[in-house]
Amino acid sequence: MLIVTELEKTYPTKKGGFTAVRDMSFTVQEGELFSIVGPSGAGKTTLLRCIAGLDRPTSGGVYFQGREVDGPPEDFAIVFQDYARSLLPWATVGTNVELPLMKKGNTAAERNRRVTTALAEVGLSDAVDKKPFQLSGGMQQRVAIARAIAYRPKVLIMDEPFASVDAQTRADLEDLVLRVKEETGTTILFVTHDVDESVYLSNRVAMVTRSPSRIAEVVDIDLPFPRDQIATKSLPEFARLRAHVFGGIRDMVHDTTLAHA
Ligand SMILES: Nc1ncnc2c1ncn2[C@@H]1O[C@H](COP(=O)(O)OP(=O)(O)OP(=O)(O)O)[C@@H](O)[C@H]1O
Repeated sequence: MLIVTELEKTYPTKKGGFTAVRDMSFTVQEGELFSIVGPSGAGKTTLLRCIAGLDRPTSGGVYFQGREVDGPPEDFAIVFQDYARSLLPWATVGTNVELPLMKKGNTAAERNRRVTTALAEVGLSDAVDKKPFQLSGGMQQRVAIARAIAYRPKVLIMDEPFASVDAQTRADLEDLVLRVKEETGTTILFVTHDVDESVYLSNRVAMVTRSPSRIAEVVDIDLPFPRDQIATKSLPEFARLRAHVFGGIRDMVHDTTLAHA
């Protein structure tokens, strides 16, 4: 579905360039939730921007359904961590969710139905006529998530999407992501700092090293579906996987040879 091959991204700097991502290769299967976890500044956002066609890799490539990604594909939707910049400030919540659907050629009735359903899914039915500035940060992020869900992309890319919401909302939104994946077969690429979240949501978790980042290990998460916030997290296998991923990240943070290898 999505293939990343030997991707490298070097930003130009006065000192001759800074390599944020080096030799990154992995494949995301159709319908899976693939997480990327790694230390802060590891280059995860850089990687996602290249995958989403928002930035060009310095070398290597990204292929979606066999074609090289050289601009933002119509079948992708992205939820960034930075919700403040992702919504149109002059448009109502309803219009923010509806606008991408217009480009897809959906009828007004279909658009209306999708907007209503998506806002209900994120618990924001009452906010449809509000402007983003009238909402809290967490609520704005839920609007961005509703917009992505309503669009029904083939690939949903999420960069730390729940960093700014409270714990209960976060758990509810994690379960919403799992439900969307289950019901629509959407392929999801998910970046997070949160090890528990990555294990709870994923089919596979990729651990990335510090910049210049590369994949240290990809872990299969063979926990049964449907997942449940309490039952799944009580399983001994959950604890084992969590400890394994957590240990891997901790070692990377403390291993300076890895960071500069
Ligand atoms: N435009 C740029 N020019 C130069 N360096 C950059 C640029 N963008 C990012 N970097 C550097 O690349 C590295 C990776 O940044 P990136 O934002 O991709 O990391 P990240 O893993 O997403 O971080 P975090 O988890 O803290 O959000 C950082 O050291 C950052 O300073």
